[in-house]
Amino acid sequence: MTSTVDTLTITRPDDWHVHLRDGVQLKDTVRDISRYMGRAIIMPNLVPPATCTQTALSYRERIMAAQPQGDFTPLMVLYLTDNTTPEEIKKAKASGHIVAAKLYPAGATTNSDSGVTDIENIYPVLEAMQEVGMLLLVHGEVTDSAIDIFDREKIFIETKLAKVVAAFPELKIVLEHITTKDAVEFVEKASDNVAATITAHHLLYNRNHMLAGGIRPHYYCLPILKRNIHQQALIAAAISGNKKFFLGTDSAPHAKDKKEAACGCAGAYTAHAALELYAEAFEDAGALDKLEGFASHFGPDFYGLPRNADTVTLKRSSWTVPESYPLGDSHVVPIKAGAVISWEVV
Ligand SMILES: NC(=O)N[C@@H](CC(=O)O)C(=O)O
Ligand SMILES: [Zn+2]
Ligand SMILES: [Zn+2]
Repeated sequence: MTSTVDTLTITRPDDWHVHLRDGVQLKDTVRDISRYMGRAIIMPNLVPPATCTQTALSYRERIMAAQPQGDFTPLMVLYLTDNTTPEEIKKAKASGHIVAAKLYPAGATTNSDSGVTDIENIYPVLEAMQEVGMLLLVHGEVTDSAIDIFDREKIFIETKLAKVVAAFPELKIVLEHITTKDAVEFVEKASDNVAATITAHHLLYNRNHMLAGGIRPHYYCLPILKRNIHQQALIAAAISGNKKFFLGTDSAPHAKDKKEAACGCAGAYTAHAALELYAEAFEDAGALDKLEGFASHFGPDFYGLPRNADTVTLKRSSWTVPESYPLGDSHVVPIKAGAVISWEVV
């Protein structure tokens, strides 16, 4: 007989990678993320992107105004371009609300057209970040159209990231939403200044879920779901208790018609049930006891922030995920739409 746990109380979690979008969508995304997450790292890939201190701070004000309760803390991120200056980094850091800057290789993902064309262009900026203690967050994929989409993360690590890590040993770097065994191994071997976030959907799914028996656009995100051996490596990393791996949902809503299209957008929505989805993944791996470190301790520890002081409780309880949720003037189809989830945050 195996004993099953029916309630689990953990330190309040944070989400170290989320997309809240802007405008009419903000009330919906902020309501979902602030239900039980204490803080979240807010991705800056808006249209136009949040490339300077002023735009990041006014975005923060809109998020603060959109939250129903007022106890959620958005941690802001500057979007790096070829034109970002070291002065802007210092200004952002001094604002007290911007904790990191995000490297999107130009063209790698949703709204990354203004991203960095060659990382060496921004070495003076990385130098300034290392100096003032601002974290570098990385979308780790090469953009060369000749490189197979399933290899883009691995090749980015080998040809780009390894050089940055070597050139800036004191810079804290988070390789975001990792999807491969190669990324897990790179992060494990790197210094303590290198960490990674892992999404719930990359723990729960592999490319068969997206492509076998019909193409399912709501599983399409970047970096793309990989084969099963990579999913297994991500699960092993997440439940290992290694403090370099922590929670980042990469919840990234797109309206239903933008996903169910001839050329559908990349991004999966998980903020409706973020912790519940991770709980399912950890339970499937027989490691519910490892959820708290991953969801609530290792992220703030890496960012040099205090852990949340209060707790949340997950209860075993089956509920059916709605087919869609409102998203501004449209709708988003969430992960597990119409399916049953067996945990609920009370
Ligand atoms: N993950 C995604 O597939 N999409 C994200 C961008 C990103 O995080 O790469 C989005 O903003 O939609
Ligand atoms: Zn990304
Ligand atoms: Zn993202």
